[in-house]
Amino acid sequence: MLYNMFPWLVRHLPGPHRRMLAVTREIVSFVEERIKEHRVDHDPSSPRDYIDCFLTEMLKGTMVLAPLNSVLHDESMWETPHSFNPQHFLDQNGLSRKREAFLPFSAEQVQAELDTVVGSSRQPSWSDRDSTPYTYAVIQETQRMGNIIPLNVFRMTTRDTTLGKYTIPKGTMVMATLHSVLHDESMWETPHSFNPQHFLDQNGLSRKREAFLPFSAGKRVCPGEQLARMELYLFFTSLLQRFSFSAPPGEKLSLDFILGTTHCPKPYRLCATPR
Ligand code: HEM
Repeated sequence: MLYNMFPWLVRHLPGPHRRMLAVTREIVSFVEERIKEHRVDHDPSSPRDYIDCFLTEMLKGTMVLAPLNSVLHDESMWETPHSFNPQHFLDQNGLSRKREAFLPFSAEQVQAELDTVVGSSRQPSWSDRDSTPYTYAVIQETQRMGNIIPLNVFRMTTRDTTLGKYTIPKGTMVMATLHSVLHDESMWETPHSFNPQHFLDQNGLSRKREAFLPFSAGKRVCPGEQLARMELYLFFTSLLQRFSFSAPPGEKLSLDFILGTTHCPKPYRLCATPR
């Protein structure tokens, strides 16, 4: 908040935020470079990837969800590709790196399901989701335990309102914490431990849960929810279709996390063995 109010001042003060600004600049210039390369031989009639599609929309002047609802521009483009970056799964040596999804669940059961439904000759697709209930349950349970935005986004009431027995005056800052609902003891059978059964019924079919709100709810619910759900499914299934993951010899994997505005796993090493 201070930075938003006094960027010219805060930028010159010492402190950890300087490293954050430097790292952000590095990421921006990396993505900008990729965008520049794409512009050289961009052909709207045959998009190669996400950046190409984004460039096409930019040429059309399409409005998209961008910071401050601005017209689509380069800045909003670099923000999106860097947020779903395969590098998240690689360390500095290009080796696989464990992220939230690789938790204590039965990888063999996921792989058996994928082998039966998808096989090895084609890539998994979003339409396989209904036929892979265990896999989808693992992903949803990972999101529940991963709890990546525990405090949600801060909002402010625009008028006087009441919530249960509380009166909330206009202009109050409100945090609808997602951590509490994702670990609610009255809603989940084993709220504090990883359990894909939360998302399966007695017949092993998918089960919707009212308290599963990692994307929040209501008017300001995450507009990227559908895209994120698809990405999670496609990345996760494609990785497990092709690789088995295990701890490097002598290393013990843990669920230790770093808590900031996001809840994120501590870096660790993981072996990816082609299947
Ligand atoms: C697993 C991935 C994601 C999670 C868990 C997530 C979660 C959230 C949450 C909790 C909010 C706050 C909602 C509220 O204030 O009530 C939010 C807002 C938002 N998300 Fe996501 N999100 C994800 C991926 C994405 C993606 C892929 C995009 C875009 C491509 C996106 C775009 C946005 C935007 C633009 C907002 C602000 C909406 C507003 O202020 O009205 N999110 N997200």
